[in-house]
Amino acid sequence: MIPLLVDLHKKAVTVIGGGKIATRKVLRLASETRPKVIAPEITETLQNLALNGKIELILRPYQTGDIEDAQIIYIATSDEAVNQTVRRDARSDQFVNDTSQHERSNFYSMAEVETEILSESDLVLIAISTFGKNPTLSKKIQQLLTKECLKQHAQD
Ligand SMILES: C[C@@]1(CC(=O)O)c2cc3[nH]c(cc4nc(cc5[nH]c(cc(n2)[C@H]1CCC(=O)O)[C@@](C)(CC(=O)O)[C@@H]5CCC(=O)O)C(CC(=O)O)=C4CCC(=O)O)c(CCC(=O)O)c3CC(=O)O
Ligand SMILES: NC(=O)C1=CN([C@@H]2O[C@H](COP(=O)(O)OP(=O)(O)OC[C@H]3O[C@@H](n4cnc5c(N)ncnc54)[C@H](O)[C@@H]3O)[C@@H](O)[C@H]2O)C=CC1
Repeated sequence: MIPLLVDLHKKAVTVIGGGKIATRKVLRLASETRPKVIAPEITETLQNLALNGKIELILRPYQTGDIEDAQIIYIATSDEAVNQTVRRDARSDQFVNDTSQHERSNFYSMAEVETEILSESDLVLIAISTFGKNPTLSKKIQQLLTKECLKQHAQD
């Protein structure tokens, strides 16, 4: 796997699931695109995003065919059988992130370190990956680096 920084404007992104993890993914995505969210039940945050037109909401369980037009797919339901079905329905030309099982993903999210804290004029993004194997470690490194950057900034 190689890292890519992707412009998601005008990309068709679909998120299956509307719980805690789906909400985290959608909040990150919604700054660049209007993701389609498919789930029978959703968090209050997603309800608000739908009310404000920031996401396209389909309030029902996943059905085969739902991801046909998607370019990028996030699978984040709490039902393992559904997650597996969506994964099987995805074509090999689609980018798929199964948040419940990293072996089934062909791309991953990375832990990010906020950037303007490094320098006031130049934006820098530091992203951390453990190739899907240890997200807790990614989060730990993110927290360490964020603290380090804040310290650095305070000295400037
Ligand atoms: C493959 C990946 C999916 C993807 O691509 O998204 C993935 C997969 C899984 N995560 C799991 C668990 C947790 N993940 C976190 C946290 C984060 N996970 C993130 C990324 C990724 N997680 C991708 C790989 C990243 C890499 O390569 O390092 C971060 C970095 C970014 C983000 O998600 O935005 C974000 C931290 C940053 C932030 O918080 O800002 C925490 C801690 C917490 O939530 O506090 C826990 C609880 C741990 C515990 O319980 O000990 C499980 C088991 C689920 C289960 O067993 O049910 C799986 C499934 C599996 O491992 O297969
Ligand atoms: N990548 C990551 O960082 C992490 C991933 N996970 C994984 O994420 C998955 C979801 O976890 P949470 O969001 O905490 O669960 P949750 O219980 O908060 O939400 C589950 C969501 O799945 C939806 N859902 C259930 N059946 C569905 C169907 N047939 N079609 C569409 N949506 C359906 C529900 O309506 C609900 O919105 C779990 O499988 C877990 O393994 C868990 C922790 C961290």
